[in-house]
Amino acid sequence: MRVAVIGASGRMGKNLIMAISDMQGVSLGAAILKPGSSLLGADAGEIAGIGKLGVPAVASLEDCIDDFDVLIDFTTPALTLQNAAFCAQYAKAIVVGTTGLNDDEKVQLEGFAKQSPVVFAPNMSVGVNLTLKLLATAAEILGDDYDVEIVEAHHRHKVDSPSGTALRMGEVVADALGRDLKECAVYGREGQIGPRTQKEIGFETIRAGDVVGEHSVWFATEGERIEIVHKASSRMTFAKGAVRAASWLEGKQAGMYDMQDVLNLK
Ligand SMILES: NC(=O)C1=CN([C@@H]2O[C@H](COP(=O)(O)OP(=O)(O)OC[C@H]3O[C@@H](n4cnc5c(N)ncnc54)[C@H](OP(=O)(O)O)[C@@H]3O)[C@@H](O)[C@H]2O)C=CC1
Ligand SMILES: O=C(O)C1=N[C@H](C(=O)O)C[C@H](O)C1
Repeated sequence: MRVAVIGASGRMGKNLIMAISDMQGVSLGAAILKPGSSLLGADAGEIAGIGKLGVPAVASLEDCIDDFDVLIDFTTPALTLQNAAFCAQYAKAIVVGTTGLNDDEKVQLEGFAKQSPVVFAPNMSVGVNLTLKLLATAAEILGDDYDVEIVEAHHRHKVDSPSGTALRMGEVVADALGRDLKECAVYGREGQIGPRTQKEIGFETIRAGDVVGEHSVWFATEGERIEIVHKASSRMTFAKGAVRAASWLEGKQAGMYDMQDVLNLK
């Protein structure tokens, strides 16, 4: 399976190149950078700091259309949609890790998935996808007597909030409790807010330093609190999951998939 990485010089892009070079059954077919990047033409392996791989970085998907079977995209919502459109048009699979897509952008992505296979997940780590299962079970057992709060922390460079992982965690808990997250979510609190309502799900965001990605879900009631916590210590955990998803897509029919499909957790 030949894999292309777009945003190849990014925090995730470099880890993806490393993960591809470490994994059996996949090879780096192409590395794509922003047009005008000073790194255009540089060897992708050297961009990632792992030595030459013989894959020069190019400025567009068109420049490498015959060099890959699946694209891995950890970039921005607008670019991701352009890339998904390209993959739909040219029968390429795509793994989307990008977060911060709004509802309309997610609908557009689902439209492209009608033409080519897409894995879309806000967190590609095995640990978070296991945590999602734990959260559903905890919510089903604990029910409405436990107040739910979700705290997430990331590095100072992250541009979207709350994290896609936190939102997914909120969706899983809300679904398990028979709630609509759009109705019960509370994003940040300040001023004379009054007592919390029983069914609200609160989100708190921390942006500081070099935190890779930490999520804590509180289930709190009179007398006790259960916290389910996931802490990532390296972006390699996300990269390995993404490359596993890329390999999993080989031979798949068009459609929208997530990491629960890739990890057989459904
Ligand atoms: N699903 C998951 O498991 C994870 C998801 N993410 C998500 O992935 C996304 C990226 O995160 P991160 O890697 O930290 O961000 P970075 O900003 O480090 O990487 C994004 C990359 O995209 C590049 N880029 C932007 N525009 C273009 C373009 N037009 N053509 C080619 N490349 C372009 C940027 O280039 P330049 O630097 O030149 O601007 C940059 O290298 C975020 O949405 C984040 O939330 C992150 C980790 C895990
Ligand atoms: O931006 C990041 O770094 C991360 N973003 C993802 C998210 O928004 O959930 C996944 C991970 O937590 C790292």
